Amino acid sequence: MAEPLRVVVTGAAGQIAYSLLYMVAKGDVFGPEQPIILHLLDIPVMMGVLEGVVMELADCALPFLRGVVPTDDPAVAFKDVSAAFLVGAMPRREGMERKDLLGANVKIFKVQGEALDKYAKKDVKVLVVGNPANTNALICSRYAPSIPRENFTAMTRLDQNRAQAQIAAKVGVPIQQVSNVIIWGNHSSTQFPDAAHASVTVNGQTLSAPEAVKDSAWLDTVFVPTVQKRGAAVIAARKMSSAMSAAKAASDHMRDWFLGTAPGRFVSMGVLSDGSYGAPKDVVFSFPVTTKNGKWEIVQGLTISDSARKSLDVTGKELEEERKEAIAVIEA
Ligand SMILES: NC(=O)C1=CN([C@@H]2O[C@H](COP(=O)(O)OP(=O)(O)OC[C@H]3O[C@@H](n4cnc5c(N)ncnc54)[C@H](O)[C@@H]3O)[C@@H](O)[C@H]2O)C=CC1
Ligand SMILES: O=C(O)CCC(=O)C(=O)O
Repeated sequence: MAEPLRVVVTGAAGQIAYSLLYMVAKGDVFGPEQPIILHLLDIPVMMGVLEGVVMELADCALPFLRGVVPTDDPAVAFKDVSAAFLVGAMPRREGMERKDLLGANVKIFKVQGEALDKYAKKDVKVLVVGNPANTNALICSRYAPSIPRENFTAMTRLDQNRAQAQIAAKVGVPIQQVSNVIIWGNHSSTQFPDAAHASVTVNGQTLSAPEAVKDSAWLDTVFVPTVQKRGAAVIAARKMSSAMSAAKAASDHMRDWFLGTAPGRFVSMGVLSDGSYGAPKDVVFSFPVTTKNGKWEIVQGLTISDSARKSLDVTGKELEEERKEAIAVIEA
């Protein structure tokens, strides 16, 4: 029997965590037979609500959930964890852009970077969900110098899942028949959802997504903006931001990182940029990656059209601006 894995979820009393904790505890992420000890961090005023979440986790009667540690103390929350879902942060409301959250949220990620550095395992894998996720991940990595910077990632998997779902619906195939859609850049409305390298299996035959969709105008004028603005559309409809789908995406991201991507498949993750595809260096930029033995690698050699180039530049520039603003907030 494997040793229990300690996993922290921050923002544990919030709406994403409410779905995510169940997915993690029942084995969707680290494998169905991996024992888990969940560390649940939230702020002091939420401890009563968190107590209710702890009761519900017990009442789920999950065989591989071996312990639950609710706390408002980062020293306890991050102690010896191997995986960290950093969800706890303020969500945006209608009319805001995600980068409007920088002032409120970036300091949380400085503090949590410092706590990870002090208390977590040195090979901890960190997924930042709290917005603006890419820049929060960058800041978090900067304050955890004893942990490799490639262990800090940001979530663009929700955008990837949205993109896959749009193409599957358009072609009329089940979602698993669509693969290798890419999200480039920032988890913001400047992101570039790219179907050019994606494949769709239709009646047993694998086609490129543009061939399967047979409607390039739809790809440019409906698909791209729908995915870019999906978070805002959910807020407008629900009056609250995406939660169930965000939790599923966080599970998908961490599962693929820990357990590896299937042969021939890649996924999108916000990772520290090395300048691949002309992206700016030292920002957390979403790239297509494959994962193996707990490490990600950027997929190289994909052709980038002139119009895709422009889109990559726009989202890269936004990330450079966010980095500047985040540093100013922290140093103020
Ligand atoms: N990257 C992505 O694709 C997505 C990101 N998000 C972002 O995830 C974040 C969380 O969203 P929700 O769960 O809906 O929000 P929520 O408001 O329901 O929950 C957030 C929780 O975080 C807690 N919190 C605040 N500061 C904290 C701190 N310093 N330490 C620990 N916990 C803290 C709050 O008390 C609250 O319980 C938001 O920033 C949202 O914009 C949401 C959906 C998708
Ligand atoms: O759009 C938002 O700010 C809410 C959550 C989110 O990031 C998303 O749904 O993509």
